[in-house]
Amino acid sequence: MLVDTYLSNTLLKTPNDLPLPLKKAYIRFNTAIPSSAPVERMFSAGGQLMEKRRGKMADKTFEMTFTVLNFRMKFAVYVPGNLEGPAPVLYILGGMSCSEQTFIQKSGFQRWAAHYGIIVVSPDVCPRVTFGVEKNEIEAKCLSFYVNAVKKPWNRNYQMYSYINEELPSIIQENFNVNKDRQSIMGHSMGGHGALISALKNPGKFRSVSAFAPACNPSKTPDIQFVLKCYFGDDTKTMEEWDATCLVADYKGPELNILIHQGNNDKYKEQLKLENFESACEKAGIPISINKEDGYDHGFYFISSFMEQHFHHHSKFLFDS
Ligand SMILES: N[C@@H](CCC(=O)N[C@@H](CS)C(=O)NCC(=O)O)C(=O)O
Repeated sequence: MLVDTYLSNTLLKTPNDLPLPLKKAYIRFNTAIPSSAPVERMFSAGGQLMEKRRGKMADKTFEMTFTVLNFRMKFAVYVPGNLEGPAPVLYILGGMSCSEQTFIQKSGFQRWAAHYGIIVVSPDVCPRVTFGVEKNEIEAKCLSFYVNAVKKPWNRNYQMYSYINEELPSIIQENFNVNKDRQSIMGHSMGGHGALISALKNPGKFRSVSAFAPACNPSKTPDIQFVLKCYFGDDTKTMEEWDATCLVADYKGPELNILIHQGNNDKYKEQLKLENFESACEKAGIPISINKEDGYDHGFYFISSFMEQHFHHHSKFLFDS
């Protein structure tokens, strides 16, 4: 199936340079996203100024109905200019109260994606369904946690795990010039959890995984348990099948190549439970690079400060032969 609606592009003035199926779906263009300005000079991972020019960049936003979600979803795709042949792809998953635009607008990843030649896909963080439950926190904060819900009413649309790992990649592979054997995943907070469970539940599917301040152990986090109870009922065993720290013990597969950064001033530190994930990995003999950074909080200044390291990490595995 081809993408059916093309929403916006930061640099295009007309839809004429779109492939035909996307041209038909063109709605409007948007020039208001400052982080997407063309970069003509950039710094290499080692800090050296590079003169190499990758051409113009563009973030494009699409919208279409996804079968597994029974819902119309937006997702943004960033394609660096001057790519030679099919490019590796990095999926980036946002946190609570975010959207497909948050990473695109706030993280500054474009510079590094252009530098390395990586296509980036930034999906929305949950289906924007309203069940009409007043003050429902899941809907209000988009608390999908990137799992597949089994309980009603959530199970009809909240199938984010299948969306991220199956249906969205197949749409990306059909519509963009990506190398499907070279994909990695990254996430922030709730999205960090999504990235970790996606890698842990799909051995070998992602060449590397990285996270900024990931939620690591939601089934043991009182503030998150209420969400999991909505999705899975009171069944602890099912909850644990969707919990990154619990999944570590049974992981069998190739190296996961995990990189994590967390700010020491993160106000959600207690809920993120990085230490539980760290000790589970140690117990299971899974190598992991964890970096706790003084003076950083949970926000996008923290993320943009370490984005270079994350792209450097992914590029090592995405371009490995
Ligand atoms: N007050 C908001 C804060 C949510 C929040 O901090 N979200 C993080 C992800 S967990 C984020 O990145 N928000 C977007 C931003 O900071 O620009 C809420 O509780 O919903």
